[in-house]
Amino acid sequence: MKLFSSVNDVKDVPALVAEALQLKKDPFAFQHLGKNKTLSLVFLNPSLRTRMSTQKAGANLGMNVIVLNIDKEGWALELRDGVIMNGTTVEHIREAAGVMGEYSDIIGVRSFPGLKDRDEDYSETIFNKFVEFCKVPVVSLESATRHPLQSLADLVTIEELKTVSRPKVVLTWAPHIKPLPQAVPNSFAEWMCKADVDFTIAHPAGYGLCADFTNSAIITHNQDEAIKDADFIYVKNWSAYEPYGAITGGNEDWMLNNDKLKIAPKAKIMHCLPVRRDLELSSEILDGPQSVVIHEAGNRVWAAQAVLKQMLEVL
Ligand SMILES: NCCC[C@H](NC(=O)CCC(=O)O)C(=O)O
Ligand SMILES: NC(=O)OP(=O)(O)O
Repeated sequence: MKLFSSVNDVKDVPALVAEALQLKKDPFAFQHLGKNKTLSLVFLNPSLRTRMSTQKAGANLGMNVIVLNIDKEGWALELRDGVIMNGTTVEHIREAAGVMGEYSDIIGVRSFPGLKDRDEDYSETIFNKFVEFCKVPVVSLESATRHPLQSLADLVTIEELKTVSRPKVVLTWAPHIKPLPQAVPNSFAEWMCKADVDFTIAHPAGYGLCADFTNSAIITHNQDEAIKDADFIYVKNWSAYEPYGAITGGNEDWMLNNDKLKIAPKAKIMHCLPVRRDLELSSEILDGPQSVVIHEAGNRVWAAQAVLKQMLEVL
């Protein structure tokens, strides 16, 4: 694999999931692959899980890992072409990414959307510029429209914890106080549409995701109907796709609690984290027996390691 930006970059999804689960059993079996190879993780936005799990995945494969929080520690980056740089930006992405490529065998990039200009976000301008200018294999650490390492870890978690061969998986919108990206739900939907699951998305009116990511999903505005007898419930807030980045109040009753879960007694509750307690998801669920959010975050290591291994194999 030379690029990991979406599920479409994966030749064989079940094989990648199986590889992640195998690495979980034997984490250090491929240390020779990463010997004398450098992984650079570049963050334009905050991170806990992606940073630590991908760093650990690289180390498990014997790689040297460099982390650069470029938003805080780097020179202010210019992303636009054709501008005279007489303002606050100091270094153009063309030089910055090109230089990082000189120091790295694989680069990971995190770049959130601005949530102002939909065309710009959905054309993945920043992520694609890194890919173009660094000239080495690139892994998305969450871009404007997708979070594929998260979705792979989610699929690994479902595969590991399912008790029926084709589980019912529900993505449900949750309340929040500020506009959040669509990257996590887009990506989760895109991966679930390719998996052997029965997949439903529930959200209030006005929060429909871009249809490119949700093609075979059942979509409803009725949360109760959606979660009934679910095997997995994936909780996530996102802002509107149309009008882009908008949020509307009045949907606070979409937060799951134990009372709502009475109709889904077997459901395992997932969330990519970070989660705002008692705003997006109730503490009683997070602290209760149905939550698998910590286990899910643990699987981020094996997802990242499976992807890095496939990249190292073709370096
Ligand atoms: N990487 C996981 C999710 C990142 C981001 N969440 C956030 O920005 C949460 C911010 C807050 O709760 O203030 C998102 O939803 O895409
Ligand atoms: N889920 C996730 O990507 O977490 P971080 O933003 O902390 O990396």
